[in-house]
Order: sequence, then structure tokens, then C-alpha cells
Amino acid sequence: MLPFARVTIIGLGLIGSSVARAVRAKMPTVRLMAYDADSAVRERAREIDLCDDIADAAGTAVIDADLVLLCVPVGAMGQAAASIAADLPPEAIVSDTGSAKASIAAAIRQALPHATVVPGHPVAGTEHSGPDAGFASLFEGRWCILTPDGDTDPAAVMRVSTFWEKLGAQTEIMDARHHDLVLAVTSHVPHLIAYSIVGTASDLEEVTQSEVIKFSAGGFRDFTRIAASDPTMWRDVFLQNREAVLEILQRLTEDVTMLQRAIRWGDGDQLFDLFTRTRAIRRSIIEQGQDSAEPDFGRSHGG
Ligand SMILES: NC(=O)C1=CN([C@@H]2O[C@H](COP(=O)(O)OP(=O)(O)OC[C@H]3O[C@@H](n4cnc5c(N)ncnc54)[C@H](O)[C@@H]3O)[C@@H](O)[C@H]2O)C=CC1
Ligand SMILES: O=C(O)C(=O)Cc1ccc(O)cc1
Repeated sequence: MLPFARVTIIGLGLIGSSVARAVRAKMPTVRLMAYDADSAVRERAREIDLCDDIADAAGTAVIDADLVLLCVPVGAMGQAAASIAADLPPEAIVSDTGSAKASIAAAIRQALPHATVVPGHPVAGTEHSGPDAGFASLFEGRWCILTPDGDTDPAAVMRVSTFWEKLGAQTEIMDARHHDLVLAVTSHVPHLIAYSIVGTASDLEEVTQSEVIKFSAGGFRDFTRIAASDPTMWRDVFLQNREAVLEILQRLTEDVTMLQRAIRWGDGDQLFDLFTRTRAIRRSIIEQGQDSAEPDFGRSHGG
């Protein structure tokens, strides 16, 4: 039994086009509609036959949907929700894929005060973006976090959960603020560190650009992959998850200062103890099979 018969995707970039491909692959009888604000993306989506129909207006795309999935940058979620308000069927469920949750859920609910909203976040992606970057297996074996509020109809939450499970993901329900803190430490601040270190390397006056490229060894190379992620998407994530990111950055700054002191005073034990602890964390991630960030993940797909 399928959780939804008529699915509409708003925003056909990496995530929206991956959902479209995965729905086609795993639930082929679902009628798939979509809209993207960018006419070139709509054109490309038609060319590669991503969906059954691509509408030229958001309202047209949702007119008889039973699930509407907003897959736009988090800063555009409120506007995307407002653009479907007049045409959304009253029984439709609205969900999203945004990387930050509390402020996005509030923006969607404000634009659609009468809709059933089940906010979500598939914790799966790559540094690529756009409709050609998506792939059907993106969500397989990955988590999708749902952050409904206490008033949301449990049946609606269950249907959205089943939808993601059909696409191969495991789902977990979480409080939106807790989600934002967890993702700040596991995803958002790591991206900020990557953007920052790659920027620092390219600004170093005594090191040339060609040396940065030529001697990009393991660690730095991995940072450059992350730092190639979409600027619009990540600008929006930091602005929308401001509080949690600032909280984690404060702690990180204190920890880096401690490391700075250990290096200055030659406190090898402190460095060794930390590196031993972090190595154990990496090993337990591998043991739990959560190692999809291995080097070639995402490199062989799209973009
Ligand atoms: N890129 C990643 O690895 C992941 C991204 N996400 C989240 O999923 C969402 C989508 O991300 P991506 O697919 O990577 O972005 P993307 O940049 O590849 O695609 C976003 C698409 O949304 C369209 N768009 C922007 N404003 C719109 C509007 N008002 N109405 C309709 N279309 C609009 C753009 O034209 C673009 O085609 C974001 O909220 C992001 O935080 C979640 C998990 C992973
Ligand atoms: O490419 C990577 O390493 C990622 O971390 C992908 C990613 C980006 C944003 C998310 O909200 C979830 C996953």
C-alpha cells in the first residue's frame, strides 16, 4: 500500500530530482508533478523526463497533490510555501527536506496555517546541486529525520515516514530544536570549518595557489570537496540555524584554544588523549555502517 498516490516536488535540484528519481524507481505508479522557480531547471527536467509533468506555476503543480515536498534552499521555504497556499488541497500533507528545521517549520506553518505540515530532513546529500546531480539511490541506508510538532496528526507523520522508508531511508522523529543542535555539530559547523580552512589556505600570501592545488593531501582535499558545496544553500543554512551554530562555534573556539595551549606548552598527553578519543569515534561510526562519507561517495554521481 503506497502512502501517497500524487506527489508534487517543489524545487528540482539535487534533493528534489533525487526524490523524483527514487519515487520513479521504487513507487512507479505514483503520479509525479513538479515545479521549479528557475525556467532553465524546468526545461532540463522536461528534457530528462524527471516527472510525469512539470508545471509552469507552483499552484498548478499542487492542485490535486496528496503530498507536497518542498525541496528549495531553506531561505526560500517560506516563499515556496506561500506560492502554493491558494491552490493546496485541504487534505494534502506538506513536508520539506530543509537542512535546518525550527525556523523553516515556523515559516511553512505561517504561510500555510491550515495545512498538515510534517517537516523533514533526509540526512543524505553531496556537494553537487541541480537537476543533473540527483540519483535514485541517494537515500538508501540513510536517515531521514522528521520533526512534527505535538499537534500533528500521527497518521500524517506515519504516511511521511512510510514514504521515506519506501525510498530506502530509516526515519526518526525528533524535536526541531534538538535536530538543529545535532545537525549544527555533525554537519553545519563541519561545513563552516571546511569553507574557512580552504579560504585561509587560498589567502596565505607566502603559499601560492599552485602549491595549494599541487600539495592538496588527504585532509585538505576532503575539505575542498565540502567547500565546493552550493553557496546559496549553505548561506541559508547558517542564517536559518543561527542560534545552534553560534552555540557550537563557541564551544569549538574554546576547544581549539585548549589545543593551541597544549601545542604551545608541548602538552603531548593532552593531544594524544584527544586523538585517541576521536579515533574511537571514527571506528564506532564504521562499525555501525554509517560510513557513507568515504572518499568517493558523491564523486561518481552527477554534477
Ligand atoms: N545538498 C544536500 O546535500 C542536501 C540538501 N538538503 C536540503 O534540501 C533542500 C534542497 O537542496 P538542494 O537540492 O541541494 O538544492 P539545489 O540548489 O540543488 O536545488 C534547489 C532548487 O530550488 C529551486 N528554487 C529556489 N527557490 C524556489 C522557489 N521559491 N520555488 C520553487 N523552486 C525554487 C532552485 O531553482 C533550485 O533548482 C535545501 O533546503 C537543503 O538544505 C537536505 C539534505 C542534503
Ligand atoms: O556532502 C556531504 O558530505 C554532506 O554532508 C551532504 C549533506 C549536506 C546537507 C545536509 O543537510 C545533509 C547532507
